[in-house]
Amino acid sequence: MNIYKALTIAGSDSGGGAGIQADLKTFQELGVYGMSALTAVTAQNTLGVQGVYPLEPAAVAQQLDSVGEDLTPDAVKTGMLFSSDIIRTVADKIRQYGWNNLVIDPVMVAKGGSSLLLREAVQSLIDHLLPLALVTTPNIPEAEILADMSIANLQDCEEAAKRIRQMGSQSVVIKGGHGSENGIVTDVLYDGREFVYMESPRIDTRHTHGTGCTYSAALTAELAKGHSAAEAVRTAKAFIRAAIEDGLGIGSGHGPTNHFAYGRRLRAEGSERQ
Ligand SMILES: Nc1ncnc2c1ncn2[C@@H]1O[C@H](COP(=O)(O)OP(=O)(O)OP(=O)(O)O)[C@@H](O)[C@H]1O
Ligand SMILES: Cc1ncc(CO)c(N)n1
Repeated sequence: MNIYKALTIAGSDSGGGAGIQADLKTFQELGVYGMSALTAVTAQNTLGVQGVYPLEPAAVAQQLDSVGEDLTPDAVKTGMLFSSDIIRTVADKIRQYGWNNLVIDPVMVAKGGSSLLLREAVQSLIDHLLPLALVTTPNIPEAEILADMSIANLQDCEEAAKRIRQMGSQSVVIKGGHGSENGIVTDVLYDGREFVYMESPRIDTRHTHGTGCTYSAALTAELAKGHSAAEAVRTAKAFIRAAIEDGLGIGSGHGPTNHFAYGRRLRAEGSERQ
């Protein structure tokens, strides 16, 4: 049996809805063996971020060596990286191990407003990491910062995607969760040739903690299995849509999405057909 393996390089969310925990749950649900290198520990729940404790860059490097020297991931994603030093360390290791199937989720701010990336580290992300990416997955506020422009509509999304692609990422997906036109959430994929719009109805819920991490982890899992970026973004969109629609309703703030939902639906469809 061929086991596909994916590595997430990200922060820990003690509440389990975002970060490393969301990534590993999503990998598992999509049948991919998950590995992790922690960049930071956050004390976090559905009400917000109570503490952020970045790791030493040497600790991040050593985790990446432990994985890189033994386990050969089929795809890699990055999430919360916090500082320029960690970004440079991660970029060096990604180059050293030749991890080309790379998704960069340029995490900057948690939903409650806490910073997960120092302001001065944005330029390091652009200079060192984006040129290594197969797909970069900013949400709208992150795309505005990376592309240095404001985004009010889908034309602006296209322009921002072009600018981010020029920074070296082979494809860009601007996730539409922070914008909505006529009740539709649109993610925009640009691969340098065409724009692909992925639309879904806006789900009216406050339980959207970790949507971006979960989405980019699903994309990474599908890339690990050998699917193209265009195929992988479709499955990722279906995965996050199910996860938001079937929200768990736990915690008294912005609760997590339901990482079980997509797999449960597939299994239910399968047993109906039998
Ligand atoms: N309310 C919603 N209804 C439907 N789809 C949504 C909704 N919110 C987010 N999505 C989808 O979830 C995915 C992630 O988008 P989003 O813009 O929320 O990422 P994010 O801001 O990086 O998330 P986070 O910072 O919480 O991890 C996208 O595919 C987006 O279309
Ligand atoms: C650790 C971590 N990574 C990413 C996010 C963004 O959702 C978060 N809230 N926490």
